[in-house]
Amino acid sequence: MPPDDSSAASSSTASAEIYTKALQGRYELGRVLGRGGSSKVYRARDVRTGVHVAVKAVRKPHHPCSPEDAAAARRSVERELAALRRVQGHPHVVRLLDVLASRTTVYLVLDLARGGSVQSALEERGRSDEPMARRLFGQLVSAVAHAHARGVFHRDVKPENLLLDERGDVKLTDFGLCAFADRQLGPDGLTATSCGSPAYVAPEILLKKRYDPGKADVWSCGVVLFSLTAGYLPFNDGNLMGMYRKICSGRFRCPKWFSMELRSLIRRMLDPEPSTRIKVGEIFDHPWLHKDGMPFPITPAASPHPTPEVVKWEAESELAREINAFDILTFASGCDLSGLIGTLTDRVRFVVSGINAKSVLDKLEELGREEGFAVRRKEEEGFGGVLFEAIGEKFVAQVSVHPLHEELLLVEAERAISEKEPKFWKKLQASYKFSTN
Ligand SMILES: Nc1ncnc2c1ncn2[C@@H]1O[C@H](COP(=O)(O)OP(=O)(O)OP(=O)(O)O)[C@@H](O)[C@H]1O
Repeated sequence: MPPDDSSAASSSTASAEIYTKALQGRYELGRVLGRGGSSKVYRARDVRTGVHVAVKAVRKPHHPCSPEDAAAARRSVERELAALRRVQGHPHVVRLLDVLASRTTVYLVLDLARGGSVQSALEERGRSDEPMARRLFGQLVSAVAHAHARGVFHRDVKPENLLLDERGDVKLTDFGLCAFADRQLGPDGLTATSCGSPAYVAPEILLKKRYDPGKADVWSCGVVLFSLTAGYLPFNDGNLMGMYRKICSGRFRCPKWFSMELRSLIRRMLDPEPSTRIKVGEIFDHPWLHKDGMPFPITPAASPHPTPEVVKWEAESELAREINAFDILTFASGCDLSGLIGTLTDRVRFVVSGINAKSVLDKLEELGREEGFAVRRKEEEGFGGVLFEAIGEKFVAQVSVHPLHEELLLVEAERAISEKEPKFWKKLQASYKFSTN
């Protein structure tokens, strides 16, 4: 999937890495690091700071596609973003640095994990010894417990989603299948959505029962621990049904080199009965995790010292990050007007200060009515949007207002179907003296 942004292009090299296209003038994209179902992950470099990052390009579904598919794709990327935002701040969760969007693609800018994934390490170097597995597993469980504490259940814990940084520390990634405690769960705290990768999926999910997603994550972590230390999966079979049967009965054999403590922990995690399965918080107390005298819960790894430029840029970009993430997705990309996105012909974006959102929306409404447009207003606390339609003519536009900070608003106007330049367009520009981009 080539990056689709053509607003700026450049070419440069650094440490034998070739960077070609620049994404919105901000990130130079290099080679492809990996691929997912609907995404491609590029190595990239931040043009302003020179910092190397990973850019996950998630393509919106091609048109035409069913409204259900489009909605599912949108939900998935929105869910991943919402989850990443909630779980930020843990040393073993991948950091979300920025979000950009174009009409066809959403770009998540993430910390670059230079050590590849635990899966590739397993394939290249084979199983880990217990001390090494203890370190990786402790970091994983610490990240999962942190996510649970923030109301996020990963639901796709597997070695491919455990990345390694340059020091070999784990970074949990790919929250595209996660569940939120306050959204997907019923009043009983259970969910019914089946997801995850077959070999790592808990039996209650396969049996299509309502399940506790926290307990299902514990099961998947147990499969990861087994695979790390055995070098193969606990439940495997030539055919999928055979594997499902083994998972549901919880039938597996530990290799002879497993210590007693490791066997005990794995049996507690791979307990097919969720009610007796060990809870994530109890794992930290298990003797296996204390064998090398390792302190638990894991204290945050010493953070690499960022350069002063990075610190400055991070402070400056705090605001920009706020603008970029959901606002671009839910406003600029027109979630409310998704059917029109393919025909956008014009877009303007400007920032106004010293005025509240309601006044801007009132002004917009007035201008639209003066020109005879059907005006629909959507107002929410502190922000909102106005949709303009010319009755009987081909013209649709929307203007969204979104707060960036106190008394600082982002106003974005999109013209979707247009045969003429509306007067209100010019008046709007004159009112706020904004420039197009
Ligand atoms: N931050 C990162 N640093 C380095 N490599 C990464 C990073 N994120 C992802 N990758 C690489 O890209 C691959 C795919 O990424 P990811 O798992 O996020 O995609 P996916 O979520 O599986 O895609 P989809 O949700 O569309 O199925 C990973 O297995 C890994 O090899």
